[in-house]
Amino acid sequence: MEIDKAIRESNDQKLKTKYNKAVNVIQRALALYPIEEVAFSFNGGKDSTVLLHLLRAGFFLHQVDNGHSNGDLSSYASAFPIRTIYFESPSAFPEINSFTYETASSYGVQLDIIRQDFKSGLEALLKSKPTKAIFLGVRIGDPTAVGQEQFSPSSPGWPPFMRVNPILDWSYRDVWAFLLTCKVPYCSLYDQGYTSIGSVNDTTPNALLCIKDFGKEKFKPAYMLSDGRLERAGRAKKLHQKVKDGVKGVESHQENTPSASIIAVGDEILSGRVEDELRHLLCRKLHSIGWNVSHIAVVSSDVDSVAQEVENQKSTSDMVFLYGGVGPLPSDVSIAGVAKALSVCLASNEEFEEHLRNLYGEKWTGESNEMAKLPEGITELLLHEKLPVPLIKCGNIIVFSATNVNEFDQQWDALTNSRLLATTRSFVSKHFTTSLSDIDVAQPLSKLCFEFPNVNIGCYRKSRTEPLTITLEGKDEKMVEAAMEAVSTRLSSQ
Ligand SMILES: Cc1cc2nc3c(=O)[nH]c(=O)nc-3n(C[C@H](O)[C@H](O)[C@H](O)COP(=O)(O)O)c2cc1C
Ligand SMILES: Nc1ncnc2c1ncn2[C@@H]1O[C@H](COP(=O)(O)OP(=O)(O)OP(=O)(O)O)[C@@H](O)[C@H]1O
Ligand SMILES: [Mg+2]
Repeated sequence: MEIDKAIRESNDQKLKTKYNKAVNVIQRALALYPIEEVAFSFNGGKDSTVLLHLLRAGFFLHQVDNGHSNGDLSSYASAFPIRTIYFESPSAFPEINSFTYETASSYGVQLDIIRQDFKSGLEALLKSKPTKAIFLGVRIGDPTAVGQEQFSPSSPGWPPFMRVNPILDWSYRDVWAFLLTCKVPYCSLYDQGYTSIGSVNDTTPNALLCIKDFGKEKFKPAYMLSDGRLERAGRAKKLHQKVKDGVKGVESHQENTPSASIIAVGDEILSGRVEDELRHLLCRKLHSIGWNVSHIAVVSSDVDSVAQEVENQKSTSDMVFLYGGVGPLPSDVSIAGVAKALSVCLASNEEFEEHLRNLYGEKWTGESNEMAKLPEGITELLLHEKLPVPLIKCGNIIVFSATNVNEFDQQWDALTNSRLLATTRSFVSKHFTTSLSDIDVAQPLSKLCFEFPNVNIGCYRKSRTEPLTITLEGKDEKMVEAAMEAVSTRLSSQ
């Protein structure tokens, strides 16, 4: 069997160990469940491609173990014996669809195409064909892997079946080592810089693989991504889609304007002992790249306060920026708060530990240090040559460790270089001063707000005796100019 042979002949001990363990899980599943009641969930992605070949090898070895001679298996070479389901969606990449179909035909895979969402599709499947166990290419680090083991019953509220995850403990490196060692075909998108593939609405090539070739942007193949923890960096939801889907309930006055929430953590800020300079700076920086800050909060240094605020904001903003409460002190609870909000454990992160060791030298107290613990399975480290310690990103939460303006500037530069923040059209701002009273301007301005919904019209004055400044801001320059013209005409007639 060519897969088994390729692995046995390879010198990659780590891969061999992972392979043996995965095949063992497959053999256990095949011993536990009748093969007619087992299914494989295949979607043309790299992880499920690995699993397809592991299942081929696992089935072969299972047959050999059960006393079938190699001769009996000749027909198996052209027919894959496990029922295979593919949830086809209109938003799948065409390359994924064609790879899935081509692979099915090359390896004799009987594809059951399901054109429903996962839950309803599985409900229908279980009704039509008894299915006790489903093989999935889920790996630790996938958001959906949290809390799963190699054999995990489906979640409460889902139809009942056993999820079998033979490659749960495989790293990104293991996946590529396997595909390249076995020389099996994989979807062409992975050679174009895609490192993890969702739908056309939420997946772009991974910016960390981008290279400039004579000024033109190109992407290296997925197997060249050195830090596997960043494999999902190309899977931010595309902003315009998010606004259309209404996935996030963000009331932004601009279309295509990403929204940000800022959370500062610190009892010193709440007591007024320390001035929060970073908030002002962060607002300015976000505004300068066309983002809308929709919420700012200061919370006290306790895990539950941080967790509650992060939980509230992570689903209402495109990105949550958090600072304060990061470090080794008892009051440094921000990372634990983020983990709690995301329902994951804190676990030692070797790479982060290495950076801390370099930073603290002899003062570093070793592996048990709580500071090296980060939210498990969902943390991405954003490295930058100017940063002694990488920035931490967990889902749509970015944690700054800066304690002053200079450190913050550096961390911001690293973040913008990482290209994780969408830069959209910048705001066009105009202002207008008037000595009219607030009562005079109130009604005309309210009307103008309705007439120009895409222009944010605001007012402020430095003191009650100084003129009123009216601000107009938007992304459509012509619209802002028209609003400005309308303001000046309406107010001059007052
Ligand atoms: C065969 C199959 C079984 C699944 N079972 C569960 C489940 O038991 N519980 C659950 O929350 N999600 C389940 N899901 C949904 C996945 O966890 C996840 O949402 C889906 O694979 C999309 O992942 P992505 O966002 O990384 O593309 C299942 C999906 C598939 C294809
Ligand atoms: N549309 C789908 N149809 C069938 N199975 C799916 C589908 N989407 C996800 N799965 C199952 O969930 C597993 C995990 O999905 P995930 O997107 O993390 O991995 P992948 O698609 O194999 O690779 P990649 O991480 O590169 O996208 C897949 O390996 C597959 O078993
Ligand atoms: Mg995928």
